[in-house]
Amino acid sequence: MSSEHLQGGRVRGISIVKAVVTGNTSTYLGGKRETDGHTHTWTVYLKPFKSEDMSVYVKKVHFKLHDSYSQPMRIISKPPYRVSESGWGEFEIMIKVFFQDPAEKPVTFYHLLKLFPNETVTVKDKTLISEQYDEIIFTDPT
Ligand SMILES: O=C(Nc1ccc(C(=O)N2CC(c3nccs3)C2)s1)[C@@H]1CCCN1
Repeated sequence: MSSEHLQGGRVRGISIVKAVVTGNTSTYLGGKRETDGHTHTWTVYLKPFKSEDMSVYVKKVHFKLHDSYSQPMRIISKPPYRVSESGWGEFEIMIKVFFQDPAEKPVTFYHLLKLFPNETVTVKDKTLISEQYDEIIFTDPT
């Protein structure tokens, strides 16, 4: 069946689904750090569900941390799309994905930073892992 070409060079009836994972790891420092009272180091990330070079379709990723962090808007323009920090608590991190194709609007995910074990996280070799499966769907792509 032939596909229909739309305004702006888009192709109707075609969808491209990119499976991704948003998540964080965290490691307990063993107590409160003397200098700043931080208790954990952590890394928040966006990664492909299956190994691929996301930069083929991702231009950059914005990670918006809590405003108490210096320069809370962290911009990562090449893989791996991750931000490593330290702290003492859990808060929501906005993850905004910008695409190479200027016709594609950015997509925003929200990740609740997890530092403390609960029934939704995995712990491996003293490292907590909290991940969420997501999909980026390109409808009628160019
Ligand atoms: O914890 C929470 N919010 C947090 C916001 C920021 C946190 C953190 O860890 N920070 C390290 C510290 C820094 N100050 C300067 C540079 S870094 C700021 S924790 C909420 C409150 C109740 C439940 N969750």
